[in-house]
Amino acid sequence: MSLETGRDERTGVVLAGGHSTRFGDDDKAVADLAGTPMIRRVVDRIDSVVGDVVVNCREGQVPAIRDALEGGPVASFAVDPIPDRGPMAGIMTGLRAAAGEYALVVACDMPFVDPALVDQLFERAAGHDAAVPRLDDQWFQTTQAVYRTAPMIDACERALERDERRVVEPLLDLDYVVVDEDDVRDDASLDTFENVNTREEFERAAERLETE
Ligand SMILES: Nc1nc2c(ncn2[C@@H]2O[C@H](COP(=O)(O)OP(=O)(O)OP(=O)(O)O)[C@@H](O)[C@H]2O)c(=O)[nH]1
Ligand SMILES: [Mg+2]
Repeated sequence: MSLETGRDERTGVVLAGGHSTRFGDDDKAVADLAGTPMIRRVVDRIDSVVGDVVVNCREGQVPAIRDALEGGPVASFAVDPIPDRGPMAGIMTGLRAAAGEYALVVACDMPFVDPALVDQLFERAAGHDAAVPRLDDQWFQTTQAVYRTAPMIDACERALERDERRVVEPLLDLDYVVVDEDDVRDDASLDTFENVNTREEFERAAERLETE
């Protein structure tokens, strides 16, 4: 790991405050994915490249997520003061609890998140407000990106005041660096961005993990 920003200045914020409606009755964050709760896989994968981990969720999710993480890397909780305001409000809540000057934001449903890419994102963000992957010169991967904590919190507040919910809104207010597909591929396969929404996607991910 290059230490342009030291590990202590790097937080990992894992977003888990959604309702998993496409998944069904259970919370996908804690669903057993090939023997390990999905959120535990995400935390395990990022733990080596961050100094602390914050899980953002709703109050009622805390006990089950705590159980899912037991015995693994230490994580603190940042509970949404107002639930169901979307991922961007969750990012704001999580960043407010972050110790680092910079934070990786990653969704709990990205079990293939690649720590080598995360490392690159932190390096690329240094001296800027964010580093965000963009595939096909089109889609910003805002839920697998690094943000400078303080300016992103402010930008989220401003966006919410404007009634904007999309994560790209605060991003565009910042001095951000784009990490394009070629740069991503230097470190990771595009599986890193795969997110699991339905039971079918979950089963497919489980099959791959079981044969690894
Ligand atoms: N804090 C917070 N996080 C959210 C909210 N909605 C979604 N998220 C998180 O944002 C990430 C991406 O969201 P989705 O893939 O849509 O997950 P989801 O909303 O739980 O699932 P669906 O109900 O099927 O859309 C996931 O990690 C969710 O936990 C929200 O209202 N508040
Ligand atoms: Mg959703």
